[in-house]
Amino acid sequence: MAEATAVAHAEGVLRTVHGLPRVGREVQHEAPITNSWTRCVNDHRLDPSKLYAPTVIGSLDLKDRQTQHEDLVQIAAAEMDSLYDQISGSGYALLMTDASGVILCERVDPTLRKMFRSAGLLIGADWSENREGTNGIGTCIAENRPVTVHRADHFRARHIGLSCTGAPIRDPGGSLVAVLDASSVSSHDTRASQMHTMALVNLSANLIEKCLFLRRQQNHTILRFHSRPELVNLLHDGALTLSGDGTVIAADDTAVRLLGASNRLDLVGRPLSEIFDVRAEDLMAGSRTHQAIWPVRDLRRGRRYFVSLHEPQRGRFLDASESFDRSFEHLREPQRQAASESNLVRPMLQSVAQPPKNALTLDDLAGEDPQMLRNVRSARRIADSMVSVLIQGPTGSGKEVFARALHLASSRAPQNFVAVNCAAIPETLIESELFGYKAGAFTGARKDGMRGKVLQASGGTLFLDEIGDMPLLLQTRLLRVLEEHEVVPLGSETPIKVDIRVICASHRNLREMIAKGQFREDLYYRLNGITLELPSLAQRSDRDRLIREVFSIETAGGRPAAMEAEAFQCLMDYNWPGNVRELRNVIRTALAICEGGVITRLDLPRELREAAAEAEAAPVLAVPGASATTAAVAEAASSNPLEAAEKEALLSAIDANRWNMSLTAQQLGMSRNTLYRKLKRHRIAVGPARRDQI
Ligand SMILES: Nc1ncnc2c1ncn2[C@@H]1O[C@H](COP(=O)(O)OP(=O)(O)OP(=O)(O)O)[C@@H](O)[C@H]1O
Repeated sequence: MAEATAVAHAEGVLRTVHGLPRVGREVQHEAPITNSWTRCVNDHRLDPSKLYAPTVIGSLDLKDRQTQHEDLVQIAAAEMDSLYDQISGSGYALLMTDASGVILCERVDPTLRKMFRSAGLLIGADWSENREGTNGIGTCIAENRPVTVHRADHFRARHIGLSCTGAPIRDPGGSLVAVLDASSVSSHDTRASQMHTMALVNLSANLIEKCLFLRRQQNHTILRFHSRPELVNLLHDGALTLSGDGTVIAADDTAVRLLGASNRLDLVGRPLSEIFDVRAEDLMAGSRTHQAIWPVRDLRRGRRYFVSLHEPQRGRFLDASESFDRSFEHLREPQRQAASESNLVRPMLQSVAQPPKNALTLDDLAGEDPQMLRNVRSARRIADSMVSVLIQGPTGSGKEVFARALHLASSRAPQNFVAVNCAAIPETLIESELFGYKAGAFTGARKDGMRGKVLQASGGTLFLDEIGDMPLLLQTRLLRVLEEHEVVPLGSETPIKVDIRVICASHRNLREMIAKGQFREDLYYRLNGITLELPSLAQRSDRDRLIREVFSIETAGGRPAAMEAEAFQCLMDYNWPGNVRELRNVIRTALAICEGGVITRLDLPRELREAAAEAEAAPVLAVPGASATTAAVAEAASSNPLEAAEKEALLSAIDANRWNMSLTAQQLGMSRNTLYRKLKRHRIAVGPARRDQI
């Protein structure tokens, strides 16, 4: 670096710290940076122009620190590898430090290692703010939050070629224990372009933090929750640790955020029954019989969540005499979870949604509900046009499934169906995910650039789920793409022609959002050429049929299974806040825990059992191969003879038609609804025994 540049930088730093006016084209730095400069001068007594050598701790001290953080280093390894894979080739190194800023482990391109070493970024180096001045690691620790320190933001003139982004990793008590940092020694991007790096580093730090929480709390009962049942037990759920009497003893950051608490102390020390409308002992008793996901409400805001309870894993603890290899075994569970869940998260950000093998068609979805029949008719009419479609409906009601079926019904079916969940991608990543970027567009970018979802969907269909969560600025960009049929990737000036059919979905009221200035009116009109309203599961008049269909899907290819009438009634009576998604989860869990392939009422979550508590309980099993007639005629004998005769007629017709309810209804000259009413009155099981019997 030229000496003149170093001197000018140091003078600029000192002028800012002492409140003197800026000179020439000197840049105004943001508050976290100038606050840090002030600390460096006033508290740490550092001189920005002085050329200190990097401070590297001794090897024994380093070994001690690495041993002290052994679990953290092992847990972080999988996530660091995964993040490094994404950013490799972009000139970045990944570093993890302890809470005092000493680098414990790294992922560096071997060809760049020398450059990083000479910049002082090596294992054992101390990057605390009081040693190295303002930097991505030390300032992240001092501010206790994620920071980017880009080039001339650094305090020392020696570091102004660096660009560093650090994010804190906290222990279950909320104390900062480590910093994950991505640093480049030769970044020529703008500071704004570091937002992408920040989003990636933050995401990885959060994943490591969750694994650390689960690992360090595994000898306690852990409650995991999320508003979407399919996200419970994944790394993005909230976690609370409970003592034996149901008091919260630890909470992770996600739990604090999801529950709208001000901080961890807002939750810690409170009985669970003050947070959710459920008592810990009821959950504990339930989870002992089977592992399930329970619907609850939080008491403060009345929001719906799904929770699962995990008992302490005492048996998995090791004593000190066991070897290192065994102790690695001991960490395997969170590690495996980290790896598999990273893989769950990342494809959501990266991959084109491939058509699933047994994707449902519009015919499959039509069912017998008048609203669904109308939706399917409209969808068929516009399948091959360019009319944009807005699908509204409550969460889990099948919006994405419907969008995919619409794509399959169109001439675009052989091309890609690309799904983007705008609510699941950090705001800062949506832009690059959608519009792509040119090679080297910004730091952390893949070296060969990225095509972006819009381009991936060209020729096919782009499904934008939760469109209401798209930031206003990007709504403007999306509108431009739709109007001009071309996209300009980040970092590029050349527009690329695209041919996309857009289907959007939202469970939010977009009209209300427009009124509040949260959604662009012009985009709304561009997107809702036609609006299809999907009914909630509770509203569907063909709920019984849908339940059987989901049951068939879940048992397809597996061993024969059946469901008691009483259990089926519970499914019919419940109000299904999570809609078809919740139904699938309940049936899947019940199939996994039921005995002998028959789902009973006891295999269902408490809330469902309660919904049907008043229904009479006299199960008749629909066991494959067993004759329905023999199963229930004896029972009918004690009742009124006319009733008994009707029941017998029904049962023999069902047997004759091999449990095909449509054929049975046809043969008896009644509608399916009447048939089901009669079956219910006679307490005859209607659960499908085998796929071919429905
Ligand atoms: N008609 C159906 N038959 C069988 N399974 C279905 C049906 N509709 C939806 N599902 C299943 O329910 C789950 C939720 O569906 P989907 O993701 O389409 O809902 P969504 O309304 O888009 O949800 P969200 O609002 O949360 O994005 C998926 O597992 C899907 O396979």
